[in-house]
Amino acid sequence: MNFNEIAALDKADPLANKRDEFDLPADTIYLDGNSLGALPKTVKSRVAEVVSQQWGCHLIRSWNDHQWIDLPTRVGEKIAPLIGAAKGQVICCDSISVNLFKLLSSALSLNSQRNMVLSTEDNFPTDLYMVQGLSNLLGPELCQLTLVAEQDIEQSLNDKVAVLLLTQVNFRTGQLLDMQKLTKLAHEKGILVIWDLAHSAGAIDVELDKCHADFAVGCGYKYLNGGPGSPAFLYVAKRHQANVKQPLAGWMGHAKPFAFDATYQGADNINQFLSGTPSVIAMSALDAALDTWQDVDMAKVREKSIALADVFIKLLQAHPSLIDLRLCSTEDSSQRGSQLAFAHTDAFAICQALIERGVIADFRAPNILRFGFTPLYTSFEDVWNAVTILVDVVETQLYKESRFNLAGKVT
Ligand SMILES: Cc1ncc(COP(=O)(O)O)c(C=O)c1O
Ligand SMILES: Nc1c(O)cccc1C(=O)C[C@H](N)C(=O)O
Repeated sequence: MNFNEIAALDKADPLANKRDEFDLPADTIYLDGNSLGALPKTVKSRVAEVVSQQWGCHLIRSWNDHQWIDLPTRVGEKIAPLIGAAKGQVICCDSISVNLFKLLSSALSLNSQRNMVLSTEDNFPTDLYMVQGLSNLLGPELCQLTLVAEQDIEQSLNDKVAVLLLTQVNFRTGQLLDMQKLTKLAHEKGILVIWDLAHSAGAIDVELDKCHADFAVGCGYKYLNGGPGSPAFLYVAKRHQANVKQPLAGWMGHAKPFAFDATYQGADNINQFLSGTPSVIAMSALDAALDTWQDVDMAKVREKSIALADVFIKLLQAHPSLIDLRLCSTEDSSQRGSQLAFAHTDAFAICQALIERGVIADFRAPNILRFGFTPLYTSFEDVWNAVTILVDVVETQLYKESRFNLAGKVT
């Protein structure tokens, strides 16, 4: 591929103008939006307004005047269309970890004849830790974690499994699991499914309702660009809402929070999954970030995400000097999320050298160099320039300089 072809791809890109809606440093090629999304310009003004006007001037009146009290529902409803969910099923609150606790417990109680939670050994650790914590609390007779390799999920579905807990896009390899097929197979065996959409929401065209998903969680700080520590969201299919009781019963999930009743009575809708007071400033930032998505077609996002990664692979494979970077993600774009993983013995040092040269990627232990592709603000020219710099870092052996070998840094 030559540069003219790259320029033509940018020219034909229907999402190209979205980049202007983000604040990105001029000297940076940001390929880490799969970990922390970039800053939408609208977030800056919204946060300033929330702090100085809503909080500073209107003080406590803002719970009503600026509808702070409805933020979790409003933000949930803005996320819903991005993940294929009809109204009344998504709410914004807490972190993925905390929301998983609520949903794991809910799903186990719906399927109380069984005790096994089946997940994958390469799942993001917090998902597994939440099951382990719940198992310690409830005892193994009520909750027991079983781990299998991703390729063994199907054959491990049996009548002992109560809940299948899967992350749709693997955080290391980018492997995309087939939500439609696995949900169907699980249901045929009487298993409920919880999907972790951390690496899918805003990256691929998720279809929760179409796949008859039961439960899902996801975060606001990656592809949705809500900022560091942005609140997460959860999805509970309408058909389950009347039959579940989540364990972190808090006053915000009460049917009438301001009745201040001593007895808990959960709301009869998705609001029952709230626990405490929403983090208004952070949730307002996510609310503003979601406005960027309002005119975006997820099918176009997916198309561009695939094209960006495919171009990256093609350019990289054209350089014999990069032969030691072994692609660990599948080359089959239909089975991949929006990121690529490469294994290399010096992955950490290469990542550090790239960052010094303005290409922000990340390292995941033990030896993975990860590149994320965020179609709203990444151009094909970015991909071209990133590969050019990568080639230079490897060919000049810049990464071998001792300053790049500082183990233990968060990347
Ligand atoms: C698949 C997955 N689940 C969960 C998390 C983190 O969850 P939390 O919002 O609790 O930090 C991550 C990464 O941040 C992740 O990649
Ligand atoms: N979520 C993170 C955080 O709060 C701080 C630092 C890094 C992260 C992460 O991106 C972890 C992430 N889920 C991953 O895919 O590696």
